[in-house]
Amino acid sequence: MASDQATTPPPPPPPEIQSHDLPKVIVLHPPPVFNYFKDLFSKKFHLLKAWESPLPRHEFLTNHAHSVQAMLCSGTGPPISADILRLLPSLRLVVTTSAGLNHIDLTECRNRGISIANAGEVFSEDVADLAVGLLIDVFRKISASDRYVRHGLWATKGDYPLGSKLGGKRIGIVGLGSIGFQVAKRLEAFGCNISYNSRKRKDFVSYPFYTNVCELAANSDVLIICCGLTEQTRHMINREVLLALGKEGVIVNIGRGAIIHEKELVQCLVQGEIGGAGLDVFENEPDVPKELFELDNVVLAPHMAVFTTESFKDLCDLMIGNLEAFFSKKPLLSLVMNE
Ligand SMILES: O=CC(=O)O
Repeated sequence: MASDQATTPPPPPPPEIQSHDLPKVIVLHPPPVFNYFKDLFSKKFHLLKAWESPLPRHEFLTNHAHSVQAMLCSGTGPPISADILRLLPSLRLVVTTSAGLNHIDLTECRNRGISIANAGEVFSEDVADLAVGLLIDVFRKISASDRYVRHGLWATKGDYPLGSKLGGKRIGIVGLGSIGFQVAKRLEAFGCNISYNSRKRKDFVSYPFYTNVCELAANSDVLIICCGLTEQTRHMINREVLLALGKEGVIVNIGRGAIIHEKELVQCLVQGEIGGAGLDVFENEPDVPKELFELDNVVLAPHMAVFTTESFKDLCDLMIGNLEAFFSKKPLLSLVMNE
């Protein structure tokens, strides 16, 4: 027995999978999800990381022009412009870790037959939670009163000024997609009255529908911006809409900064023409207009509505699932556009 064991050679170790044997995915800029789960991606895909290459971006792209079929991007990296897409003639799929698509040249993708997969509804509940959180913060002055306590003003100046009640407020939701619907559900539970504006009336809700955003504002105490940024929605919330919302009106934006005309919003807030704002997104992130720092009726967040551990893990599974489906010629899990 003993001698048999000595002469039987051990089984060969399983062949190491080299990263260059894995399907290639080009990434121009690290998406936020890489800060937590990059290894999960690099175990499955050969990531071509433009930001780690000493080559200028166009040269890096040109070097991989004919071998790369899939790209991973996010809303925080460089725009996926027609110029970038043209440097990658073999590209067939763009997967974005965002729900929004405003950083991708959709026309070029459509013309080239490049499919797009996004974060789908992975983040909707978290984004809706933050929208409600920002609104409660503006009404009940949570952040401002936190500063009051920390600066020792409670002891010297006494009770904090009154806030506003959330229940009973008329909420105008701009964009009743999956995020807008989650916001509506939450605020209904707080006893608010919901109305909305959207590209189309939604049959699955009985909330009053306004085709005109200005009319919605005029009939609301609060506007919550939940739509995507497109050429139609850029600067849709301008001075006219804000004045219709009125002196006590509050605006919350968890969509994209440029849906609001930011200069006009700042002016209305500084001049007391609207009542307050809760903002997670800005026109030129990470720049935030300095005038807002002085205002206690404004609550600011650094575009973090989607930042929860739970959603990032779900996002990671969805992104990997989309890439695996693509490479094994199966239907994408969160396809947003094809042809
Ligand atoms: O802003 C975040 C997203 O679009 O997912």
